[in-house]
Amino acid sequence: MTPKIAVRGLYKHYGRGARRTLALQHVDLDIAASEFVTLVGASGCGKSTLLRTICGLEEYGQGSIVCNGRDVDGPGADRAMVFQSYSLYPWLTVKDNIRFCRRLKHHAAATSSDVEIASGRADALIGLMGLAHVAHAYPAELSGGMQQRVAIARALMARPDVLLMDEPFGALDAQTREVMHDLIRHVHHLEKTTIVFVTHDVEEAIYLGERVVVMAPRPGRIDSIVDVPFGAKRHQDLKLAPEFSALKRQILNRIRETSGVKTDLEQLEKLTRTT
Ligand SMILES: Nc1ncnc2c1ncn2[C@@H]1O[C@H](COP(=O)(O)OP(=O)(O)OP(=O)(O)O)[C@@H](O)[C@H]1O
Repeated sequence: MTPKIAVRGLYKHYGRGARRTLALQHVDLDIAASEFVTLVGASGCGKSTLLRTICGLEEYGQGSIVCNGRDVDGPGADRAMVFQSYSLYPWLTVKDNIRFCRRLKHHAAATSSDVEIASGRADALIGLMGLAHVAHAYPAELSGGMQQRVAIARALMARPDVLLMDEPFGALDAQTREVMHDLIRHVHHLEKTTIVFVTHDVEEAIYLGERVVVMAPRPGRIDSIVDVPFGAKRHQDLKLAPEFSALKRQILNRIRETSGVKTDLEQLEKLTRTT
């Protein structure tokens, strides 16, 4: 089957001369339609660079990225990105952030039926994301978790084929993250969007992903790809299962082996202590 996203022999450099950094070295990755793939790895291994390059926000050197059968040579409506910072328009309500932000520049040309369809889709997403009670509130009136729900709803507004998420829950507290994990899995189940999700948190990567792509640093590359054997229906209790802990330890060990930097180890040890 043709993959939704095909990355082949991808190289990405930053800077020039002595400051030149090889951020991605020969990355090959196929992602199927409707798949949920997570990227983990030590700091600086190129997770965000790979995501941004698939989004079309970064130019690359050698290699190719094909999404929906078309070469990626810039951002496109088929790919939406969600960042850790919510970047909502503070002067628009929740509903208007979701309904208008994506295509503000086209508003003058929008017909009343376009506006009606957009409004219906926005209402559906507001319901799906549990935002009905704050639909007319402004971003500053919402918690971080709520703001990120708005950002995700906004990204889904134009029915992108691919949702690229760069540590979207990194700024949220542990409890809110758990709620968001179940929410994003539910959204994925209903919308069938292909999701590529970057995280530092191995537990998050396993709980969310159907496959976990483990990356290694200096130079950034894919070390291994792990199939997550826990099926589509997941519950928070899964995190307490011995099989879950074993998989987490296996991935953490792999990251530890490929990182070789003390600060990374300290961070990994912190994560390991929670198993
Ligand atoms: N704009 C940039 N200019 C120069 N170098 C960059 C730039 N962005 C990233 N890099 C370098 O590219 C490499 C990969 O960075 P990237 O941010 O993709 O890694 P990451 O795995 O997402 O890291 P982290 O987990 O710390 O966010 C690193 O060596 C980083 O210093």
